[in-house]
Amino acid sequence: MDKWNRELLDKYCREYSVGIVGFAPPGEESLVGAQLKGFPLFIHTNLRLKDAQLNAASPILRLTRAGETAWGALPGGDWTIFQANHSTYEPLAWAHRNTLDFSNNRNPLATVVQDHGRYDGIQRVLFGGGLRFWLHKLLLLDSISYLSHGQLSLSLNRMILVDVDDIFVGEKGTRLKKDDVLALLATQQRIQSLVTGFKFNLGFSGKYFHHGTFEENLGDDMLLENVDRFTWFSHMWNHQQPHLYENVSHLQSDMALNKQFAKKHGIPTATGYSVSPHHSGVYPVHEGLYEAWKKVWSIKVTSTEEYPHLRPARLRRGFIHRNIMVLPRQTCGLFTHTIFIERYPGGRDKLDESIQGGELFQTIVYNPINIFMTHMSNYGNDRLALYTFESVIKFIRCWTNLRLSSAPPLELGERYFQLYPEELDPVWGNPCDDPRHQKIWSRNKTCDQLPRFLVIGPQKTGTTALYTFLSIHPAISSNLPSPDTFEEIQFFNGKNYYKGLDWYMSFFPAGKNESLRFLFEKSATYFDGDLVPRRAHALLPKAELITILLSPARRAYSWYQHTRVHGDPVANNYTFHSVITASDTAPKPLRDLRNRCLNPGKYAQHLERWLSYYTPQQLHIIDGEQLRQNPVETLHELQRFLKITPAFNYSSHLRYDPKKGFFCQVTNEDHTKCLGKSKGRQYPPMDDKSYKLLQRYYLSHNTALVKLLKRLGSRTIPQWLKDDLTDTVMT
Ligand SMILES: Nc1ncnc2c1ncn2[C@@H]1O[C@H](COP(=O)(O)OS(=O)(=O)O)[C@@H](OP(=O)(O)O)[C@H]1O
Repeated sequence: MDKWNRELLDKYCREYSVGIVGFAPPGEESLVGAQLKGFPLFIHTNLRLKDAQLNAASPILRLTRAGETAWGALPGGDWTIFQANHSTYEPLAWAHRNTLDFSNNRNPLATVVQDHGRYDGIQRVLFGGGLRFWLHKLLLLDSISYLSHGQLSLSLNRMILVDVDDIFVGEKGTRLKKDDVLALLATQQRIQSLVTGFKFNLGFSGKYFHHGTFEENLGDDMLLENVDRFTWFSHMWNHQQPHLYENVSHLQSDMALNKQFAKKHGIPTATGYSVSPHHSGVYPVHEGLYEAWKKVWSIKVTSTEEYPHLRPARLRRGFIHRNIMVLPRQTCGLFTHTIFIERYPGGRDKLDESIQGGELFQTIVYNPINIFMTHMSNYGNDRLALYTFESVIKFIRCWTNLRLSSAPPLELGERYFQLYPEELDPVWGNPCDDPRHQKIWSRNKTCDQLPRFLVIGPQKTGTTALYTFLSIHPAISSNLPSPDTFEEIQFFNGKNYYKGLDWYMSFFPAGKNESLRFLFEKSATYFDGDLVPRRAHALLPKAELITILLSPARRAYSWYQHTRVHGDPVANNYTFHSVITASDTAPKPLRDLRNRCLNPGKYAQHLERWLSYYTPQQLHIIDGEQLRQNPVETLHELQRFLKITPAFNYSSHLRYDPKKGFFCQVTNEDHTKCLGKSKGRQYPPMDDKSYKLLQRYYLSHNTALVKLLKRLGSRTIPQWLKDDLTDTVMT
């Protein structure tokens, strides 16, 4: 960094008490005692280190506990260590030389140092080797918390639930015997002293009860003798995947059998939690599962690894659908077939690495609420799950100050969504984008029932005309009409989104005929909906977007007239001018109408939001005036954009109707079919005062639109836009 920038940065840090976290980059040249420019601090580079320890007296330690010695080599051979001759520096972590030369490896070497700011007034934490070493990842969290004066701090509370799936499901020879159940209880008791309220949560499919060997059946009995010492949740009676049931009543009967089994054996049935075999039907959603869960079991919470289906586990999210909370589920690295340590993928070292600072350890460090998935088979044989959980919990207690506890799933769900309210709403993705999702999605469903392009609005720009003209095209098919919103589905904005993907897909005809090549949907309300681009992109990332723009002032006025005709009392009681000039203290209905008149016309702002999800190549902008005056040419350009060949010639299908004053669909030589009287209405022209006010109001937005169009490579600027800008200069 040059001198001037450095001085500026230092001044900023001093003035606003901003700390710096620094990392020494590895270099090819090995330095011995080189001074860091401008600091009384010296570095040695390219060292191999081992046996890390922390400075228990450091004020930085918060989440991290000084623990003992982390024995063994630190990853990599290019560590930088720090030496100082100023009291501002205090080591935060040490290690030792990893050489065979004994004279050389006794002194602790500082791998992370704190600069208290006594030298130049700036507090720093300097790391000598990136974040490859797990302990240093924890120190980074604490450094950020310390240097931000506590403002960027993770809570220290962590909740853990361990689901033991398929407690009665398993081949003979892989199931629990009495000894295994005793070990389960004994480990549970030991974990309870470290994790408040901990109980293993057992998932059952009653059909397989007593399906083991004689000894294994005694194990099943012992589980039931201790029914109160565990918590329980229901699977399907026969462990069948719910998405395979097209008929909800079959699904319900299956669940009812499991409930009868539970009642017969004193297993609690009111926990409100269930898990679906193989995650089937939870996400992608099988509506029948949600319906049956609610009806038979009053389910309120479930968990899955599939939303989204990705690693690391700590990045998974939750959502709520039909009032059922879906929580992200974590994996601990043990799967149904991981039953012997010597067959653990990568061997015992790999499992220990995950426990001792690796993936499993970090899952708990970064996740306030952890629901782990394990299987019965992990508790028999080598009892790998018992080893894994007890070890990781002890390791957490040794190296962190995290407070561990457990609670029933319902409580976990409520806490989860208090912590992450932004996750309440689902974001539906396309099940066909992930082969794993396709496996747990009904075979009767197809991704062909999704649109290829969207006409996104805004309202009152001619979207119905475009929709109608496109529907004439032999290779283009629109959605089926909605009983509530007519030709529009309005899925991605508003409440319809919560009805789910099946509901959306039901609007698109299935089949493989020619007219389904280009399925599309138009909902004019999409254009300015805050959440719409994100949601649309999650489901239809490859879709093309069509928008129509015309003078925002004209659009606002058309909208006002539209609401008057629809009997909106506010529009009927206030003039257009009083609506658009309503202040922020005006009554809410008036402010709402003002916003709905004005906001969609901030075109550049809304387009930028779409462009933060879609590429410019996916966006086609239609000039609303051109659509009105020359729809044939407009549709020709649109077909070129959509790469529809052969292009359909609209000239013999659209004709100007002097009575309507618009282009209409040709029905025969003498007749045309025009849009209804709600499109192309007769109303008095806008008053001059409102017109001028709107031109000024939209000046900055229109200027931004010109810039955006140029950036997108538009060769021509629409005439209305040029006129709007000139009119503003003139007034
Ligand atoms: N061919 C044709 N026929 C009828 N109307 C046409 C046509 N082309 C464009 N327009 C203009 O479309 C305006 C209505 O826009 P929308 O269909 O987008 O309105 S809506 O948001 O769906 O309510 C409508 O607005 P108003 O004139 O204010 O009624 C028309 O100006």
